[in-house]
Amino acid sequence: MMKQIAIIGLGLIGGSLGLALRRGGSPIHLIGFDRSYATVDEAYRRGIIDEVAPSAKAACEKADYIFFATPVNTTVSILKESVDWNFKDDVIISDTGSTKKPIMEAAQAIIDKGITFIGGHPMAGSHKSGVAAAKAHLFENAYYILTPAADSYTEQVEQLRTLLAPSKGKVVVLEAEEHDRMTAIISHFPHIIASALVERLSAQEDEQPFVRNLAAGGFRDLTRIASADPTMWRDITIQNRTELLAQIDGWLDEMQNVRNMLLENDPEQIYTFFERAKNSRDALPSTFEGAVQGALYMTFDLHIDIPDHPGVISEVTKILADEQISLTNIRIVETRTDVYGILVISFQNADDRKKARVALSKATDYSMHII
Ligand SMILES: NC(=O)c1ccc[n+]([C@@H]2O[C@H](COP(=O)([O-])OP(=O)(O)OC[C@H]3O[C@@H](n4cnc5c(N)ncnc54)[C@H](O)[C@@H]3O)[C@@H](O)[C@H]2O)c1
Ligand SMILES: O=C(O)C(=O)C[C@]1(C(=O)O)C=C[C@@H](O)C=C1
Repeated sequence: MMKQIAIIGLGLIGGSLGLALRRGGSPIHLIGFDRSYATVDEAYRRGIIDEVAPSAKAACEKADYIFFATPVNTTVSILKESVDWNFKDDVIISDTGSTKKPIMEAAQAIIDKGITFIGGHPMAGSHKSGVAAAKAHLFENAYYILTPAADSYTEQVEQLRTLLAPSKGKVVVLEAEEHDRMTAIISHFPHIIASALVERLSAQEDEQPFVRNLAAGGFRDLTRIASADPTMWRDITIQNRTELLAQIDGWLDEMQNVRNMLLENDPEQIYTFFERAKNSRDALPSTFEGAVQGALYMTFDLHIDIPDHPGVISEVTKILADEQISLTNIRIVETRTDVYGILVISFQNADDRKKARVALSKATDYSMHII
């Protein structure tokens, strides 16, 4: 029988999940619901969903698998509300939320009724939101975290893993609390820092009206994520507040140390500070030429600063084709749209990436980075 899959919330993540699940061989029937009619309409027109449901309840009661891809506070509300819904007996319910502990707590009422709930979080995304930004390959090579409510869910975890296989995400199982602690470190707290850096810029603009125009690669790279949806980040911040407060305390200590370092003005100490940070950043798994796995992503990407002129992409791909180097993906990222386009090319392995770098540096003067 064809699997019936409901996705509630058809934005960046819900839409991408629908597209990714469609890449599997076996036929599926996707039922979608979103509170925005324009979103549902676009999801249907793009072939992300096969059927538009009149409500979340209607979609969920028909489904064998359910994914909630709404902002995390909304997911908590829907989960609480769903305790009276008539789910199929063997339904597997999951979500895509960036926090896990509050979601698992909210799911307890349906779990107590014998319904399977396995928390989920694909560790891939963007500062863009909405269905228009949805992509089939968004989760490729990214970790896809599952937080099952009980150890006894082994079989259901395997079913969900099989269903998610076409997304090409790397499924890992974690405890919800562990998840929230780690994502505070590598995602939620950095997001607050990025937003605070932009705030600091705005706060000083009265005195330095030209400063915005000078924001170049460094500031843009560091603050790209501050352009993300405020509703999503409000909810994450509220739900992971305790971990974030601990991160802020650690950060204040770190800044105090930096302040003392500046007061002491010892060149060796200042050098050591930057050296240690560089070594630690360079040692993130994805920065190794031979790495098979990144800190969060498994990638063999090469970032190339290309000038903005017609034909530049075909020039690059021709150089690679002449050297018989295959690429698996090619895309432009918009972190520095007004300065350079950045072309990101993915390769099957580190060796191909190395050959590409050598070939491109012989034929062009474009600067290249492995991030
Ligand atoms: N954006 C990312 O980088 C990212 C990455 C991984 C996980 N997530 C998580 O995935 C979830 C979705 O994020 P997104 O980036 O797709 O957000 P999004 O804003 O692109 O999509 C959310 C969708 O939910 C819909 N929605 C809101 N309230 C609803 C309701 N009551 N009923 C039905 N639909 C409703 C919105 O209309 C919107 O289409 C969030 O929980 C987020 O924490 C986001
Ligand atoms: O790449 C980005 O723009 C993201 O912010 C994605 C990102 C992150 O890496 O922090 C953001 C939140 C999600 O829960 C998972 C991924």
